[in-house]
Amino acid sequence: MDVVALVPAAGRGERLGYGMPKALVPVLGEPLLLRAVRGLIGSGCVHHAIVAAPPDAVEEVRAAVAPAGGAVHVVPGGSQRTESVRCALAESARVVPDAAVVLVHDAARAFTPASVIREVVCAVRDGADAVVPVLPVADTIKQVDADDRVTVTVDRARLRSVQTPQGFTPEVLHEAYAAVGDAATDDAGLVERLGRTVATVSGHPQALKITTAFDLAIAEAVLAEPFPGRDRP
Ligand SMILES: Nc1ccn([C@@H]2O[C@H](COP(=O)(O)OP(=O)(O)OP(=O)(O)O)[C@@H](O)[C@H]2O)c(=O)n1
Ligand SMILES: C[C@](O)(CO)[C@H](O)COP(=O)(O)O
Repeated sequence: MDVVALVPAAGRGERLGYGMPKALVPVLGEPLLLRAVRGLIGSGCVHHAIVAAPPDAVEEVRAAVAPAGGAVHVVPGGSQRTESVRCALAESARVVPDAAVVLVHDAARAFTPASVIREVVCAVRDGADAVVPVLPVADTIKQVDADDRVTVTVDRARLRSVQTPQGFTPEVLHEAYAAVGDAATDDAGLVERLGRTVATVSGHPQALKITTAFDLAIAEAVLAEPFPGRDRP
């Protein structure tokens, strides 16, 4: 049964500061979005990708992602990530009505190893309603008050940093998006609000979100220079 990936790519990339949608920013000659979609399809377990593009750059995004092949659809996204995912989800119901698994994967996490994508898909196929890849938190975490004074040092043993792709059964993701009130910072958050269980699998440092120019420099270094433990994105 088919796996469809929704790829929110409609962000402006303000923090990256390239003056163009982040999805179109080239990394060693190829746009971030193309790398992200190739990574999904190349994992061998994703059959269709639905990309949410900035509404004023749909044709540019279509051209950028064309080399990835035929199973990729591009729709206009929204002004918030949640809205962009909603647009892609609606298109996926039209294009792949019988999908068995729906992934949501940030275009900005373009270097996610195939092993992470496969693990997320397998976890949903094995019966989970919702799955997120996570990493332990490496820094000490402190909470501050309104004046930025530390109020408490949080026990980090049970904290996890969350990546994408996040995986869902289509029924659960549709239910979560039908119920959504306020926007959420990730899709699993909407499923949590339904009271459903969200499972975790191991994330990977290479699945970092390209947010700033520093992140991009790290990604370029990883692509250029193999290091112990590097996984192919
Ligand atoms: N209206 C939006 C906002 C974000 N995204 C996507 O959601 C992912 C995570 O968002 P983020 O990294 O914060 O991207 P931007 O919104 O582009 O970043 P910034 O806040 O710096 O502009 C990205 O793939 C981005 O394209 C989206 O599809 N639609
Ligand atoms: C979905 C996400 O990448 C999981 O870590 C993250 O929450 C996106 O947040 P952003 O503020 O939209 O970049």
